[in-house]
Amino acid sequence: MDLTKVKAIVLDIEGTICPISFVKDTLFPYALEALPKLLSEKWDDPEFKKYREDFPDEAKVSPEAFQAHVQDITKKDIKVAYLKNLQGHLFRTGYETSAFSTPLFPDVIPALKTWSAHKDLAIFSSGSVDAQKLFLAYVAEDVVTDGASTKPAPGSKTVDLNGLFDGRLFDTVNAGSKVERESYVKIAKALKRKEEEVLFLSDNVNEVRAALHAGLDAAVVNRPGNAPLSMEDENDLLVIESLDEIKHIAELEGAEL
Ligand SMILES: CSCCC(=O)C(=O)COP(=O)(O)O
Repeated sequence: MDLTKVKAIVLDIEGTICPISFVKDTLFPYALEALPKLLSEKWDDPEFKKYREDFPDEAKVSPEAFQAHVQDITKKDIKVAYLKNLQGHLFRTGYETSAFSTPLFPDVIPALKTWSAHKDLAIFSSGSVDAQKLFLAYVAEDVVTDGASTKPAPGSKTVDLNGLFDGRLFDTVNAGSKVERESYVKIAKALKRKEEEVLFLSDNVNEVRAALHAGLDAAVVNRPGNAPLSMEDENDLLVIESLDEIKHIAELEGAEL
C-alpha cells in the first residue's frame, strides 16, 4: 500500500463501515414488511410503476407474484439494481419515522471526518444511490458495541454525513458490477483521479481483487460478523480490522490522511 499517493478513498458499506446484521436483520426485513402496504395502495401509481417496470415479467403479473419475487431474491441476497432501487424507496419511511438509524462501526465517523480534510470520500455499494443518501443522512451519533454487534445507542441523535461525500456515490447502475475491474476504472475517472490515487476498502475479497486489478490501492476490512477469510485471501491481500489501521499505515509512510 502506498498512501502517499492516495487522493480519494472509496468505501463499501455492508461489512465495511456498518455491520452486515444492520442490512440483513434491520433494513431488508423492514423493506419486506413495508411492501404489502405499498403494493395494495400504489400498484398502479406512476411513482411505484417506475420501480415495478424494471422487474421481470413474471413478477409483474400481480401484487402477490411481486411480493413473492421480492421475498425470494431478498432471502437469496441477490444484488440486482431493480431490487436495490425498490429497497431504497422502502427504507425511506423507516429512516424518516426513526424506526432505525444507521450504526457505523465506532472508528468510522472519526476516520471520515479526518480523511475528508485532505481526501475525496466516496461510496461504492450495491445499495442504490438513493439508499446510500438515506443511509448517510441518518447516522447514529452514538453506538453501543457488544462483541459482534454494533447498534445505535438508545436515544442517540442522528447526524447527516452526506456532506462529507459531496455526491460521490456509486452503485451498480452508475459504475457497474462490484467484481469487475472496469467499474473501478470508471470510478477513478469519475473522481478525476488516476487509478493509483484511489484507495478502495471492502469486506468482499472479490471486490478488493477487482479494484487491485484495475490499479487501485485496496484492502479487505474484516469486521465482527463478516464471513471468515480464506488463508489464501489472508496471505494475498492486506486485511485490516478497523479504519484506524489505515491511519497508522499513513503515519508510517509519512502520508497525510
Ligand atoms: C445503502 S444501504 C443498503 C445496502 C445494501 O442494500 C447492500 O446490498 C449492501 O451492499 P454493499 O455492496 O454495500 O456491501
